[in-house]
Amino acid sequence: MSSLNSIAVLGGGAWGTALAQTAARAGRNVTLWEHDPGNAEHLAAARESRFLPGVTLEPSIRVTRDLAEAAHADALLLVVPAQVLRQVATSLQPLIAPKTPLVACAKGIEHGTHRFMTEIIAECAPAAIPAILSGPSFAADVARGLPTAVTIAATDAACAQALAQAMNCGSFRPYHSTDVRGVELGGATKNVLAIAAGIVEGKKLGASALAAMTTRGFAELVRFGRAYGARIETMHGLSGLGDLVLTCGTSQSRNFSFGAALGRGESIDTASHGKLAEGFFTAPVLMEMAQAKGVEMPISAAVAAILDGKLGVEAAIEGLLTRPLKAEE
Ligand SMILES: NC(=O)C1=CN([C@@H]2O[C@H](COP(=O)(O)OP(=O)(O)OC[C@H]3O[C@@H](n4cnc5c(N)ncnc54)[C@H](OP(=O)(O)O)[C@@H]3O)[C@@H](O)[C@H]2O)C=CC1
Ligand SMILES: O=C(CO)COP(=O)(O)O
Repeated sequence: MSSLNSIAVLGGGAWGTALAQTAARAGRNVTLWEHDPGNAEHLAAARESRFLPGVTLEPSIRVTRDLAEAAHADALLLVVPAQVLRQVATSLQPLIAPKTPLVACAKGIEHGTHRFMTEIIAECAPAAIPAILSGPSFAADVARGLPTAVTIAATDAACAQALAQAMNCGSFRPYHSTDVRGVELGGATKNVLAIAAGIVEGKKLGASALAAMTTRGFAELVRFGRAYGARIETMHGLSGLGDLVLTCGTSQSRNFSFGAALGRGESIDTASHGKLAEGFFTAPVLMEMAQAKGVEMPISAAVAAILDGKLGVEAAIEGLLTRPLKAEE
């Protein structure tokens, strides 16, 4: 694949803004598309996203509300919440040139359809090349140019390499992969486990409990990944273990802080504090998919049951601790 000189980022939220900064620093010609008129105006005038206060947009980034303008780029990053990715991919379909890489940057699985992010792209924009970018990367860190490594996967190895090259700036190091399923599945699953880790923190269960939860959570991620075709090395990599360790260890993660608020006794309705916690949306669909293939995921199941209002936090903890003893695997 020839070099990708221009990049369009669709979504002016925290992650979209950080990735636009990265692409601009990598020397790409960057367009940042934001759908909301007020937010787009603010981005263009103040050169700052309301989702990432204090970060000034690189001067070369062009802000637009015109999807057709953004669609001319050599590659497009879709940086909107997982449950609206279909809507954006569908709108793009008539506007892009054939074989344009469309890179999903959301971490989730679609409700109702059980579709992973690149499956949605393949369905809505069949002429595009679907790809996924995921890994341990807080938008605030990336936007400030702190060192970060992620994985970019596409079935076409040359495309994954070209995307990694295009997004590589001094501080942002993308690895490339052809294990699309492994990369997208790791990012989606770890958000549910980060909520569990947050609950452990909020309930003040201690550092030992947090380590046990993270490790047994990883065992669930691997079991789920095996059932859905992920490669083991991918699950041990940045988008699996790497992102799990990051988001299970700090309240900088919105999923973790959502869980911590639940652990402190806040209600499900207020615990996110208005921020996007993708694990909330992924938990029920993850459980449906685990059940469909007979995958045992007790921690994820407990999170899903808490979020569904079927189980209290104390009862969930009690349930996990009193499960029959078993061999470690
Ligand atoms: N923040 C982070 O550190 C990271 C986030 N991610 C993932 O990136 C994805 C986006 O997260 P993030 O940017 O943080 O979320 P934010 O809440 O910061 O931003 C979401 C963006 O999507 C826009 N949006 C919402 N609905 C639509 C729609 N229907 N059409 C078009 N745009 C829409 C929002 O606009 P508006 O509010 O105006 O509607 C906003 O610009 C998530 O899946 C997340 O898991 C991945 C890695 C790191
Ligand atoms: O995915 C992320 C970092 O890799 C961001 O995590 P949160 O969405 O939990 O903030």
